[in-house]
Amino acid sequence: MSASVTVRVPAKVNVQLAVGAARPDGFHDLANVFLAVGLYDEVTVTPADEPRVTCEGPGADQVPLDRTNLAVRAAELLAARHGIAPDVHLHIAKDIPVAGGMAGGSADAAGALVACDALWGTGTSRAELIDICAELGSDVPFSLVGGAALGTGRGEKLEPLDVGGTFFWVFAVADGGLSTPAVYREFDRLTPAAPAPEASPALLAALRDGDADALAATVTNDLQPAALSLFPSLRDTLAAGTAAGALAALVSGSGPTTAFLARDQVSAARVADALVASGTCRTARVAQSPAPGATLL
Ligand SMILES: C[C@](O)(CO)[C@H](O)COP(=O)(O)OP(=O)(O)OC[C@H]1O[C@@H](n2ccc(N)nc2=O)[C@H](O)[C@@H]1O
Ligand SMILES: Nc1ncnc2c1ncn2[C@@H]1O[C@H](COP(=O)(O)OP(=O)(O)OP(=O)(O)O)[C@@H](O)[C@H]1O
Repeated sequence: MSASVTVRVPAKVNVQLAVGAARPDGFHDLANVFLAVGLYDEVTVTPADEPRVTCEGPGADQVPLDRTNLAVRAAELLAARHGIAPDVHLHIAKDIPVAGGMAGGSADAAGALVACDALWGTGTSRAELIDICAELGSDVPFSLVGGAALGTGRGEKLEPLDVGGTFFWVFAVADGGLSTPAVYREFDRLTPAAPAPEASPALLAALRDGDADALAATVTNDLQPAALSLFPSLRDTLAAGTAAGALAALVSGSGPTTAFLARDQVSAARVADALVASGTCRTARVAQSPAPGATLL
């Protein structure tokens, strides 16, 4: 057994998030077009006498260090499947904004699964790993596979998508977080009769063509009105990024991180500087997509 294993896992942005009505189980059917972006958490696992988790990086103080941590739950589920004890020290080096709608906790769960499977030599099949991911959360399967994918069901049923070029993004990190269930509840309040969600053919074509202008014209997030209702100052952030020349401005997933599509790297740097100077966000990060899924380092 090697001394430790590290896995790098990307954040995501939802370039289309079409949300249907609440289902009897409380979840919502989605047409969720995920794109992995090059902001990463790293999960390192080391054999230990008992399960333990530590976390460093921006927002680390908001990450639970008990059994509610999604990475710990991932290690426990994998260990239970193989009838072994989950005795590892999990260390999370966070770079994905916490509670920002960029699937940071989901990334850590996918990373912990891949890292523990390698450390323990349990040889879990990819299909079984994806099943475990879906048990942990709707976004977790995509954190494992990365790239771009259409998520249906509650977002866990994935179909890989082709991406024909590099997209340049700026992410404005807000002061504070938003709870994903609260945003879905607000969506229900604002949208009494949501139609069945469908992926947009024009958006899928824009991704396939690597065409930033076409993508900018087709991005949508049905959770955006709910996120803005709960966090009204995000309107100022969106306006600041648009004024600085972003091709598109939208709330990332359930927010409160906002995402700005830029024409190229130079334009992305300019939008990021303008966002910070506007005082409408805590910080701004530049990243490219697509990015690979969970990767052993
Ligand atoms: C907003 C997104 O990040 C977009 O990718 C996801 O839909 C949320 O995915 P997630 O954080 O992995 O969500 P889960 O951990 O599966 O669920 C958390 C809560 O979000 C709500 N939820 C989530 C996914 C979904 N399709 N419908 C929902 O209503 C439910 O209230 C659920 O209890
Ligand atoms: N490993 C983890 N990293 C971050 N948060 C975690 C983790 N495990 C559990 N959590 C809890 O999950 C909450 C949501 O954090 P997370 O960073 O995953 O949000 P998010 O990016 O909005 O998620 P999503 O985009 O999947 O809805 C946090 O407030 C925290 O209490």
